Amino acid sequence: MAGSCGAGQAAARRGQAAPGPRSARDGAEGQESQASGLPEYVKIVEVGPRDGLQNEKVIVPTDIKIELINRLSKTGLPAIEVTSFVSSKWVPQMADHKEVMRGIERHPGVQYPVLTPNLKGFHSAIAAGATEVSVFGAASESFSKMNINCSIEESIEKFEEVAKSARNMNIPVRGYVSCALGCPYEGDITPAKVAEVSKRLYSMGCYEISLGDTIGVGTPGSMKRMLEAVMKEIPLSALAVHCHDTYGQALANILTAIQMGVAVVDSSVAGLGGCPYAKGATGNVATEDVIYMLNGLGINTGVNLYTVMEAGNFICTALNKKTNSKVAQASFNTGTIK
Ligand SMILES: CC(C)(COP(=O)([O-])OP(=O)([O-])OC[C@H]1O[C@@H](n2cnc3c(N)ncnc32)[C@H](O)[C@@H]1OP(=O)([O-])[O-])[C@@H](O)C(=O)NCCC(=O)NCCSC(=O)C[C@@](C)(O)CC(=O)[O-]
Repeated sequence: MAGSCGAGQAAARRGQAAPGPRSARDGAEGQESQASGLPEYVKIVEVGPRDGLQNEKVIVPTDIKIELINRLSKTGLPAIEVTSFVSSKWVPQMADHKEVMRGIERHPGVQYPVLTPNLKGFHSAIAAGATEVSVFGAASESFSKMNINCSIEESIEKFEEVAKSARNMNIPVRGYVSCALGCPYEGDITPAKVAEVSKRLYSMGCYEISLGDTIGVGTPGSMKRMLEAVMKEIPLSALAVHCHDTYGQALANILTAIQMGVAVVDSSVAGLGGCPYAKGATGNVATEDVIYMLNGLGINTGVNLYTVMEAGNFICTALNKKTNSKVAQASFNTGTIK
């Protein structure tokens, strides 16, 4: 198994500031988390503006997307995935990527990654001002073909081109592996296949591998088996989990990953989202629910839960839909979180 590294070291590797000061309440819980072997700090990567809004039936107006990202930037979130530079014929919801990139206010210390499947997307993203990109592969051949119209092997070639150009420009690249716990077309995916694709992305220079339970079918058991296989190939400090909540297992799966030492979690404000090429998949785990759980474990995220709930309320009002966050539903009903 690859050696683990503490959250502080992981944060330093990613060029972030050390986790900030805590309130008295957080401090006491922090001691508890240290004692229990959990990470002291978990980095939350907010994917709502991309993974969330790409799956909305209506095209969300650009100014609403920009306002959502600007609100999220003020919450303490360290990374917000903003948009994707993919074909507007394939994903029309992300066609305004350039306008979104140009319209947002960037806060110091916040990363604003964007998805780029190939060199064309990479060059467009850089021209629009992107300073970090993500390539997105899959551990399933069928999903790869449906999602990005090429085999896993062909996708790796395209990602290598992106990684090479990015390296020359000093642009960090994150790598996704979709279908890490199951595929909408092939069913079960072996942990060995997930480990193999993850290793190839890591070897080409991706600084972090986000393991996606694209259709939310995983359980703590399958998460553990998959992570055990991937951790043999990749340092724990370079792993993230990306859980959809279709079967209501996302928080349990994330807790399992954190207990195994993973210290980066992707989530989506108000639990927005899904994947256009994974029919029936619901949104990502809600950012609000992840923060609430981590706060309860005494794990620092540096994120203000209430302001994330306000951002969630903003986008749900704009979309005229109910939040998927259980925490937001409960606290707005009872007024418990301020
Ligand atoms: C990957 C492509 C672009 C290949 O698309 P393709 O059709 O195979 O590409 P092509 O090279 O044959 O080109 C066809 C056309 O697309 C254009 N094209 C080519 N590349 C680009 C680009 N980058 N941006 C804009 N346009 C592009 C290209 O210029 C050409 O335009 P035309 O001559 O027909 O007018 C296409 O399949 C695509 O856009 N797929 C959508 C992928 C996507 O966004 N999926 C959802 C995100 S993944 C996800 O949600 C999972 C994740 C990450 O969240 C993790 C998880 O939950 O598991």
